[in-house]
Amino acid sequence: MTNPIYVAIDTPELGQAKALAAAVSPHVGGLKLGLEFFAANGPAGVAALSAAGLPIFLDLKLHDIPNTVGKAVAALAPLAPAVLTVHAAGGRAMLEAAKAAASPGCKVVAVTVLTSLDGDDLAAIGVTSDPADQVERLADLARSAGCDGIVCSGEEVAAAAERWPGGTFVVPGLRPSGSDLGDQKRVLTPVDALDRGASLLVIGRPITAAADPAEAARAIAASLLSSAALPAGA
Ligand SMILES: O=c1ccn([C@@H]2O[C@H](COP(=O)(O)O)[C@@H](O)[C@H]2O)c(=O)[nH]1
Repeated sequence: MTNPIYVAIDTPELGQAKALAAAVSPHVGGLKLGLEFFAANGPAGVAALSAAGLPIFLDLKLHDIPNTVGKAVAALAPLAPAVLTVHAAGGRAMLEAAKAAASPGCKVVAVTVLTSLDGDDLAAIGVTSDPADQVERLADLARSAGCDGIVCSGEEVAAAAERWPGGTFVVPGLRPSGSDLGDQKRVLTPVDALDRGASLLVIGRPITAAADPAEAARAIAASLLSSAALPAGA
């Protein structure tokens, strides 16, 4: 298996994004490009970052009517993302449309409950389930709609992995012990998330906001070596 760390390159500055990617690339398995980067740089920016030679995770969290999402996924196909996100709350038909439009080599993963939300936040938008139950419900929907996996927090990943053998479990909201949580509410350390069944670890600020991003990425990658879940060769 390859290194499970996908570093979140969250900046609108193309030059800064390229420099970060070059600095951390020996210590990560892929680059995650999200809304901030895509809004500023578009498909050409993604193509420029692809030149680093690492798999690209396009985290656009698509959420619209099925026709629109299907066509958006098709339009993104030339960028050859390894992973693409949609919102599970978009519903079954939207998830099916996304999967149908994706290239065979692209994993479509459905965001369940954002890691920046807790139970009170869910209640405020009318969701009376706690995050664990809501993740389970949306994971079952994503699976039955043909998605390849889900995005959830480290708090839910063990239960999700047990219910969905062979699924891809993307876990953001990761913080090495003692690091600043920022806007994240459901957090875990990278090694604990891996131990609990995460397939891909999304890590942004603990790497990109560090004084030495390459050293931060190296240290996190080294911390994973204690995990029994890290297959040989990672
Ligand atoms: O539930 C989610 C889904 C996606 N994200 C994204 O992951 C990174 C996390 O960045 P940090 O700096 O490590 O907090 C960011 O790009 C989010 O858009 C998430 O955090 N939670």
